[in-house]
Amino acid sequence: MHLTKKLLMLGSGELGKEVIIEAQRLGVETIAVDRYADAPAMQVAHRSYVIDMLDRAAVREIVEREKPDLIVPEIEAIATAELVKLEEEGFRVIPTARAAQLTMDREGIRRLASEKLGLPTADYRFADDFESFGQAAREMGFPCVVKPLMSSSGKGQSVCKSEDDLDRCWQIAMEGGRVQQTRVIVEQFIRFESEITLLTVRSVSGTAFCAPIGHIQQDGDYIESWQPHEMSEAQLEEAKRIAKAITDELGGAGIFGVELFLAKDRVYFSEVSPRPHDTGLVTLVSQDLSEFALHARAILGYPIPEINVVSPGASRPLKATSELKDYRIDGVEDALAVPKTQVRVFGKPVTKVGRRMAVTLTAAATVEQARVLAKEALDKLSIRGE
Ligand SMILES: Nc1ncnc2c1ncn2[C@@H]1O[C@H](COP(=O)(O)OP(=O)(O)OP(=O)(O)O)[C@@H](O)[C@H]1O
Ligand SMILES: NCC(=O)N[C@@H]1O[C@H](COP(=O)([O-])[O-])[C@@H](O)[C@H]1O
Ligand SMILES: [Mg+2]
Repeated sequence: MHLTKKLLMLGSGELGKEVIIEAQRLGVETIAVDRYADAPAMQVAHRSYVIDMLDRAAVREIVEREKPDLIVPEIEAIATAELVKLEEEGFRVIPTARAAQLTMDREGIRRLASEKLGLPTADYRFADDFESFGQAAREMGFPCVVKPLMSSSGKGQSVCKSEDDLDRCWQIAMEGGRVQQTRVIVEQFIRFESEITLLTVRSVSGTAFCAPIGHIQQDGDYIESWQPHEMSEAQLEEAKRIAKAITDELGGAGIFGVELFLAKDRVYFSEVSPRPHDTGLVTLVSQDLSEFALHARAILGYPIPEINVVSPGASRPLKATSELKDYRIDGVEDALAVPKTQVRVFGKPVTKVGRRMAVTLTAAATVEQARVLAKEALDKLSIRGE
């Protein structure tokens, strides 16, 4: 069979793995790239490469060798300046090289959302050294949230509770960033009632929104998500307005995870991923087209006539609590004995503290039921060193 298009994915985690499966289902040749071998998406792609994705020359070399039709970023930490050049030379970057570049660093996307588009966000300051960090924190007031400019899944993030906490938070930020840099963002702490991801897809069929996904985060990383999240019509309209504004500005085709905080009288924009979102793993069981199927369709230029929630659903990630070079996941059989529930094991080669290794997915009659069953299944799973 002659495969129609060639897709090069930069980043090969659990989210990319599902996109590659969906692209292959549509007859696409797939190449997975990441900073380590045997990454989840590499296990299903046609070919793979291990490179330092922050190294411009390394990214260019792979692109020139493979000449893909689509370059699909799967994580933030990529040499996006090189993607900008490659795009200028005629390569297609998803959704656009500018979107990848702006969302890779918190300053780019925050200034765009707040200062250019006027979207409501938490108040914020940037700081380059410990002294200006202290100043910024005092201006934001305590508690405030500190994050490295380039990080994800909560790495390097902390809530700074008081003046005495400044040292600790600065250290966490310096150690947790993806790249060596000292600049941080200090945000006002928002006392939201709930938070959601509004998956927004831009395709030849226009812009479409998935039903809102509610989630709970711990230490900046998600520990539970569900769909649909109950919210007022007015809140949903405001959420869509914000999601439309930011995704229109970023442009291109594909799915975006727009993260929003819901307070009593206000919806705040937090950040946006120009790619599938971890909390959206629930759509593997709750929608007819998962966020991964939607991404694949959108970037390949195929229509998305409609998106349906087929059942309320919930997801629970299994996170490692220690570092293991060789490990196994026990309890899959017991987890699968829980009704209406599925398990996805990602197949990451090693564990690290806090690393997401698998997920339970439940589709049930109500969100409440789905959340209970997904938790029940998660409790059956455990990670054991070999
Ligand atoms: N200003 C804030 N006020 C209150 N809570 C916050 C604030 N900023 C972040 N949080 C909490 O921390 C979580 C993670 O923050 P954020 O999304 O910025 O981190 P991240 O590292 O980009 O995570 P991911 O890559 O998983 O999206 C949020 O979902 C929210 O629960
Ligand atoms: N919040 C972003 C997110 O969930 N990204 C997902 O996690 C992978 C990295 O996991 P790792 O750090 O365990 O290698 C990424 O490749 C992506 O699939
Ligand atoms: Mg986030």
